[in-house]
Amino acid sequence: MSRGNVARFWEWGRKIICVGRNYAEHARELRNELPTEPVLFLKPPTAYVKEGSPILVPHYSSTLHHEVELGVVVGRAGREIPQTSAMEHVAGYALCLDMTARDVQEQCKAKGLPWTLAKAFDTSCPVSDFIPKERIPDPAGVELWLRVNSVTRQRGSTAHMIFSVPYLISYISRVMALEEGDLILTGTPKGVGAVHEHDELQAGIEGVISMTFRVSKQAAVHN
Ligand SMILES: O=C(O)/C=C/C(=O)CC(=O)C(=O)O
Ligand SMILES: [Mg+2]
Repeated sequence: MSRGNVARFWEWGRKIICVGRNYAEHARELRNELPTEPVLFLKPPTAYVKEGSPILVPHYSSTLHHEVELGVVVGRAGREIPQTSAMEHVAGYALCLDMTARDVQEQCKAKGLPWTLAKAFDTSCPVSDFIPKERIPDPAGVELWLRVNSVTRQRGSTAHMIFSVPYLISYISRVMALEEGDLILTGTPKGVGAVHEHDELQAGIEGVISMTFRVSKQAAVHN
């Protein structure tokens, strides 16, 4: 069966590969050391949510944080991709949120456990429409912003990424094969913080795209 156009990448069921601690000021605000190589984790495709549907606070978390990020949509599969040809594998971009159950993440970190519960729950990856590659000539020259209830919380330039988009594509493709329709979240600038039920989140890439989401609570889960 044809998967259709990669511009609807969120319908493809492909990997969401996330990079953490890729901005020095964000690493510092969470009292983390600067990474010497990219910190990677995954979200499942069930994490996707589009405008018009709510972001859900997981029933097991009381501190859901926003993280605005530039997403890179993979347009050509590859393994062991050199940095010099990495951009040939990019179809385009998306504005993304890496919603994070921060309280659960802190517990996982304290116990030395993976971050799956904190990062991979349903609706943990709100995404914008696809942004064709030509609309962002330089992924290191993008201004990201996020407002909660009209108050600016995050504003930062991708110029401050520790590891560039070509470096990340090359690095990730030496760990796992990249496939058409995969999405790479490139990390968040400083200013992450909590959101609550009924809050309105607006996020944007300056001059390119913006999106709006509401926050709801996940229904209680009974055994
Ligand atoms: O190590 C921590 O305390 C938190 C790390 C993150 O949540 C990493 C990211 O997702 C990010 O920097 O964007
Ligand atoms: Mg993140």
